[in-house]
Amino acid sequence: MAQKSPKPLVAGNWKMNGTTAALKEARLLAGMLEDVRLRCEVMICPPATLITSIKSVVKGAKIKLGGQDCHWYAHGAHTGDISSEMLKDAGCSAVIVGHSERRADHGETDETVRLKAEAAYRADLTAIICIGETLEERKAGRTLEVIARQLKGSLPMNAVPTNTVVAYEPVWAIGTGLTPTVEQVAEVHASIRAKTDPALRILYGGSVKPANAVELMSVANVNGALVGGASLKAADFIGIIKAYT
Ligand SMILES: O=C(CO)COP(=O)(O)O
Repeated sequence: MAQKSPKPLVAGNWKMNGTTAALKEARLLAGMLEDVRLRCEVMICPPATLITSIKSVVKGAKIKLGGQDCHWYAHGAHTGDISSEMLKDAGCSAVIVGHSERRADHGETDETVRLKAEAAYRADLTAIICIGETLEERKAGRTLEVIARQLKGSLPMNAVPTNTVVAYEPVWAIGTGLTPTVEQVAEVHASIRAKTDPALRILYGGSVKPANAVELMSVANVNGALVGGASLKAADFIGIIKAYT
């Protein structure tokens, strides 16, 4: 029997953007979602300072909340860090781990990303695990090798829990307006699918916009999007979500 494909997820990663003024975008999005028949889950991953206020603003709307990072310990002397338990307590159902910006700026390795994913499961959160090659790696023809190495190192060593999402984000496509061709996306997603459970969602991220969402989301084994810049304005984000209506 053919395997049913997992329900898509469109998640907005606000990164380090948004003060209380941005609550109006969450409110607007909640209103817009009332008028669409959704075939995907919708999530906002705001800065931690906004999680609880967005939670109350979108009350009743089908918008999930996610964190952008977590520590692997539950609590302790780790100034500036947030644990998965704290994100859960604030109302999150997921957390992004291993985003390339954190791998580059905070020295995260596959090993620390895996520890963070395990911390997410410990708190009953979905772990959205990011992987992706740099431009140099793509140009050197090493994309699939890099993806395989990151997958092996960043996902849990034994059984991978079903509340795992893999996000393929080519580093060179993030915030640049550049996207891989549909053939390139298909090739990488097929390689990830071959190494993961068919029930796991594999998101594409990197310069997803309303104008390219339908094309990218139609690629085989693409089960949603992780959206940066275009998730900040409800009018843009809904244009991407509507790829699934
Ligand atoms: O990094 C991303 C999402 O995590 C993608 O960012 P952009 O959509 O701004 O390219």
